[in-house]
Amino acid sequence: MTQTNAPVSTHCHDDHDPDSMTLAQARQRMLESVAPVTGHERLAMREALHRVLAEPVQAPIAVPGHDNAAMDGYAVRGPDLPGEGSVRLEVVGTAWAGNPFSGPVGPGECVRIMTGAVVPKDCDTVVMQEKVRRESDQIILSAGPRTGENVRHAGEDVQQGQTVLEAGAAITPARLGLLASLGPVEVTVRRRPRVTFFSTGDELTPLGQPLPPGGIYDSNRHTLFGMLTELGVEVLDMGVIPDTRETLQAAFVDAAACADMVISTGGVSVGEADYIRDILDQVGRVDFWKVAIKPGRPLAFGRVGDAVFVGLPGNPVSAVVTFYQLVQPTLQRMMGVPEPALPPLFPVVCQDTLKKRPGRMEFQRGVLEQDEEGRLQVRATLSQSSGVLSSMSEANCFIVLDMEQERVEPGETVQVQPFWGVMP
Ligand SMILES: Nc1nc2c(c(=O)[nH]1)N[C@H]1C(S)=C(S)[C@@H](COP(=O)(O)OP(=O)(O)OC[C@H]3O[C@@H](n4cnc5c(N)ncnc54)[C@H](O)[C@@H]3O)O[C@H]1N2
Ligand code: MOO
Repeated sequence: MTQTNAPVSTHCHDDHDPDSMTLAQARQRMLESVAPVTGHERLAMREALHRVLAEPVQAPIAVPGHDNAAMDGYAVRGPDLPGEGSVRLEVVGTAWAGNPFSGPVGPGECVRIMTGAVVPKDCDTVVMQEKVRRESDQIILSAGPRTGENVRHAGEDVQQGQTVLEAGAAITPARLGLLASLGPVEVTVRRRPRVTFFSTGDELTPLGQPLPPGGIYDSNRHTLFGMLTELGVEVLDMGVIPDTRETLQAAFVDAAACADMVISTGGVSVGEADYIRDILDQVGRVDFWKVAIKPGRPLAFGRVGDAVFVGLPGNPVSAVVTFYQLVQPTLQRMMGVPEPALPPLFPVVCQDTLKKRPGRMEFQRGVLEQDEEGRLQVRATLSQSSGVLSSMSEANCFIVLDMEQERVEPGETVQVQPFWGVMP
């Protein structure tokens, strides 16, 4: 190799950029700039899945409403349980789930009971049927069972009057069930933020049309549609906007008039950022447009009209990474979640050599899998290019590398964000 005396450009070796914000700073700025959207609606219970409660929910009833049996067996009185040896008890009735036994149960008596049935008022214990011997209308009970066992107490799950869920709670399937266990037909949820989005770029060809020379199909709008829909916001897709000042400016104004957030993809890298910035100076403003992450450094954030504006980078993987790391928590706050959770990070052993330049936090695409002993390990997808969407589709986690990190050797521990902890 020929040696030259030319100065070594640090630009090739590191990615430091004094104009870039760190991911944490950008996230904080974005969260601070938005408020929950105003407006709420009453929805039938199931319609509320993935929505956010607009007000706290108090329990009008206790759950369960009565002490009830946790096992099929016999409801008995504690004092009748034998300390040693065995006793013989008279079966005086049956308690079914939904059909209680309402009579008295005296000393030396018991009631056949099914799981979920109300425990008769004179009894305090349920003995599993496997632990007794039944002889006609009597049971023979040996020492062992303890007073109070196998009884689920009234209010054990939810107490009457208790705040079951706070305003801002996102309704997961379990929360939907929890709300249903209280009996209301409707719940009050916050209006969904309305997000308008469009793509920019003259190379973008709508699906179904033949590709012209140099054309590509517009994938970002579809990825974006999927991510927004999964998050549970209302989407308005404005299509591909031709790359002229007039059309873009009109698109921004139009989008902002009917949306809480406007998302564009493409056209935010160095040369063109000024262009979008120019347009936004007329109709809004850009607060920042560079974040020290890879992929996804060019990300514009600001306002257009009354709407929040996010300009996602055009590279398909960059758009996905910036969406999950920055746009999703911002939208969650607009949806009414007070403190959107940071995606969890887990330490996992890496199988590969990873390389990066210092200066940007990096989100490499990884595949988490178990080795023969069942231990979790991660490998990087073959391509880490921000244009290779198939690597994103193959991956099931992000491998998160620190700003200044440069290398990871096989066997070293890295931090990963599994997608099942990142996506709602
Ligand atoms: N001189 C510099 N050039 C670039 C820089 C830089 O710092 N200096 N940053 C690079 C990085 S990093 C990224 S990311 C991209 C972001 O660019 P833009 O947001 O301006 O996006 P475009 O230039 O419009 O497109 C980039 C790439 O992505 C493809 N693309 C765009 N939109 C879509 C879409 N809807 N569906 C599918 N693919 C799309 C587009 O064809 C380009 O290949 O800038 C780098 N450049
Ligand atoms: O970050 Mo660009 O987002 O490196 O491809």
